[in-house]
Amino acid sequence: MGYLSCNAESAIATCDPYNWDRKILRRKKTDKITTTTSAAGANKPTKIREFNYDELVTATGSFSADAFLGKGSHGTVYRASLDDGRLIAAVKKTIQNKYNNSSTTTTAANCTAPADNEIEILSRIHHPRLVNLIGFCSDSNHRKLLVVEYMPNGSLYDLLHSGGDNNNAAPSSRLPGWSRRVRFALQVAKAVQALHSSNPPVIHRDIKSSNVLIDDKWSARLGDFGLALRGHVEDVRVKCTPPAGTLGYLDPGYLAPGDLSTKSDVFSFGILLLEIVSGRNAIDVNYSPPSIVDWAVPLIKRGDFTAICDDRVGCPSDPAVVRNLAVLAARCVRSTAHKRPEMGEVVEGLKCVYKRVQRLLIWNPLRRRVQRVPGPEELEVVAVDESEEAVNVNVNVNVSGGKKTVRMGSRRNSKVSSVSNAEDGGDSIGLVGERVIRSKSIGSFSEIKVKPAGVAVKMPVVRLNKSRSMGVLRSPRLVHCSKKGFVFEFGGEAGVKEKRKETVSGGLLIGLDKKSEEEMQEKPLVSI
Ligand SMILES: Nc1ncnc2c1ncn2[C@@H]1O[C@H](COP(=O)(O)OP(=O)(O)OP(=O)(O)O)[C@@H](O)[C@H]1O
Repeated sequence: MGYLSCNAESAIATCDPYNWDRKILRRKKTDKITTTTSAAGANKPTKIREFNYDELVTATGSFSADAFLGKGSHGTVYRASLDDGRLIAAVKKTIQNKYNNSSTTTTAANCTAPADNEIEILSRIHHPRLVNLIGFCSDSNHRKLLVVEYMPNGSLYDLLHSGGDNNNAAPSSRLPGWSRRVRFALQVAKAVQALHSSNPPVIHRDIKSSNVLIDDKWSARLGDFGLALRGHVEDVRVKCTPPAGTLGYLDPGYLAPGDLSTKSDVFSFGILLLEIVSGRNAIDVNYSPPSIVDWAVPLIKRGDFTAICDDRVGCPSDPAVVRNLAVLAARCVRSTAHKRPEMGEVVEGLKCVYKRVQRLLIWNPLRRRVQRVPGPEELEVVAVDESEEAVNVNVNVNVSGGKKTVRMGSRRNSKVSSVSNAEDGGDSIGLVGERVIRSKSIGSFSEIKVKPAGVAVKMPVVRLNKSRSMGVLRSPRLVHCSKKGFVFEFGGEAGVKEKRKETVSGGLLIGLDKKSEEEMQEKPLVSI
């Protein structure tokens, strides 16, 4: 009944007897392209190509060491240059094992090779948060090769556990910060939600950091559908498939086929979330206890959130970020399946955390440079640049008798710009240092007319050069609307002046012109 395989990561795998439609693999060679209806991808047609083996041999330099990307428990993965270099893909070549005999299925054990299962499932679903199938191929031994989207930035496992004994370990400079960690978590949650909400649902059964790959836009994609099951839990094929997964991520309540539900994926996702927060492995003998659940949940219950933060990056300055992540993770790993949240709820929870963490990205650099500005709780991120670790934004710091223009942006790109200091003749604004780290600028600010100290200071309308990637601070208390756009102001008008007087010397003013405002409103608050 199935098989057990363990690699260094202690993976347990078993076969999938029922989730299988041979039609795709039996197709004649002439039928080169298949169009299927996407389950998760809003009925978007997905073209699945059938490649010639020689084509893949050429594309991978005869599966050369140069093209080698990595090795999993079921096979090796190579980078392939297809269509005269116009398509870069990853080719998964399965290990010759008991599945790779003349029949693709082992009927006695009701087993389907993971590669066949992956083709079967991925040919029916397509989603931007998944590592999607491009095509497949069979070699002369009936061994299946999968051609999937190429993910140039490795796996989440590599990013989180950099410096470890993994050969693919990333240098510590690639260690993701909190914004990126929350964003990865949200993207994976969306992938799982899409699988669970497809009809029939797909249960991945092997959610873990090494199956989360990072694409060229630094977005997380969920891959490896070798163990996935497509069907309703009451379907005989789901009910009769033996449990499978990876130790450390496996739902402890999933002991028999009938125990399987989407909540098993929720459990594995909870483990992944704890791994993202703590930076430690799901099972790690260097910790006591070695199981991440046994280690983290008591700390979370005690409210000791600092203790589970990855100390390589430190805790975010807003304690609610880690608290919310930790509590969400703890709910996902509850031992009783029905008490775990649905993935839709997890997605909503992570969206809120993501907004919080984006506020910090704007607030923290400001706090380092400007004294006496409102705290992050007074700022609301309206839109953010998701492709960068940090929000790119220009901020004018308005002071009595002068102005400072501060460009802020991604820490990651580490480009440095200086703080311009035009007509500086007034009070100190408490800039810390003279260099500000930024990536690309998104806009410039119009001139500020500075009124004498103690008088209301208004924000000028800001015209953004680009409307695509931007971060905007908004405070309900400070917003001022005009026909030209909305304006934020510190200091305020007469009635507010006294109360907010102290902020006049450290005003932070940001606004948008009408066109940018309309564009912003069309965009979701956080779109991932
Ligand atoms: N689409 C891809 N693009 C780029 N690299 C990939 C891709 N798929 C896999 N890899 C690389 O190949 C490695 C092996 O992947 P594979 O999916 O076979 O195994 P795994 O998920 O690491 O382990 P297991 O098989 O135990 O689940 C990955 O860790 C990753 O580094």
